[in-house]
Amino acid sequence: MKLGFIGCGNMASAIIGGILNKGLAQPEDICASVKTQSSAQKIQNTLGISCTTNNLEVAKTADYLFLAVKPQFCTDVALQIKDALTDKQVIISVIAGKNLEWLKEHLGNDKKIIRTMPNTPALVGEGVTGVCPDNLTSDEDLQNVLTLLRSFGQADIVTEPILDIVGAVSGSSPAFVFMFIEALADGAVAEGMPRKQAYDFAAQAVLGSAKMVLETKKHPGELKDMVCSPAGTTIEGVNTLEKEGMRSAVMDAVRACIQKTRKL
Ligand SMILES: NC(=O)C1=CN([C@@H]2O[C@H](COP(=O)(O)OP(=O)(O)OC[C@H]3O[C@@H](n4cnc5c(N)ncnc54)[C@H](O)[C@@H]3O)[C@@H](O)[C@H]2O)C=CC1
Ligand SMILES: O=C(O)[C@@H]1CCC=N1
Repeated sequence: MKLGFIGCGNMASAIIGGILNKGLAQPEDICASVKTQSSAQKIQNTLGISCTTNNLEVAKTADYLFLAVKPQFCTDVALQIKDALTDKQVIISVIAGKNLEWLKEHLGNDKKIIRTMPNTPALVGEGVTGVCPDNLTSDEDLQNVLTLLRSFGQADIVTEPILDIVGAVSGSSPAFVFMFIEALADGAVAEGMPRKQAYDFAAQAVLGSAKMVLETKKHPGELKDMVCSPAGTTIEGVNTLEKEGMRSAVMDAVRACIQKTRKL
């Protein structure tokens, strides 16, 4: 099984790193193409896969072809590779905002295309990917792609309108979470904690809290209440976050991402 990646930046590198870490494919089974020779060289050195600037070469050889360029470069890339694609290959797009209709129009109506929305925690095997197959993708193709995607985290099938929401709630949200961890640590540093230690404590608290949501299945509000001792310290912080509009800011951020996706 040959895997190809057109575009190998932050997202594709995280996916490839996740797949290699799990041993689901060997470096010699993966090839990628990027814009410049210098980044091709860098990717070869860091991931150990073959990397070129020739999109056509990758498009021709891959059984499973990931499209992982920025949305603004999709049209050019589609024009380059369209005629080299076959109806045997499975094309997996991770590109935000380009729907199946757009992909079919630019790559061919006879092509098997699966739209996905992964996230960068794939790099450490904790990704989550929304998956939306077209009607030409067979069950076997879909299961193979799900196996690949599940090698670096969770993957679930969603409808196409929900996929745009996945892009925000799990695709973009790691950026918000990193900002939150940075801010937690900044607060700790302001009060005298060494910075590295502050990142470790803040990140572990976020990891543990996420695990509690997933494993206890309790409502996040109930878990929050378990931390807030009556007349204690935490409720003072909760009061500050409510006054500063944290929840509303986070909701607005998620909705802003979705609005932008719908414009791409
Ligand atoms: N970064 C993230 O967390 C996520 C990104 N995505 C999607 O992944 C796609 C890529 O995003 P990133 O990896 O963040 O971007 P990036 O800027 O890190 O990587 C883009 C890659 O495309 C290559 N490229 C540019 N023009 C090219 C061309 N004409 N031919 C071949 N390669 C070309 C660049 O060399 C680079 O390797 C986007 O469409 C984005 O919507 C989806 C989910 C999460
Ligand atoms: O910022 C972006 O456009 C991509 C899509 C989801 C996460 N990153």
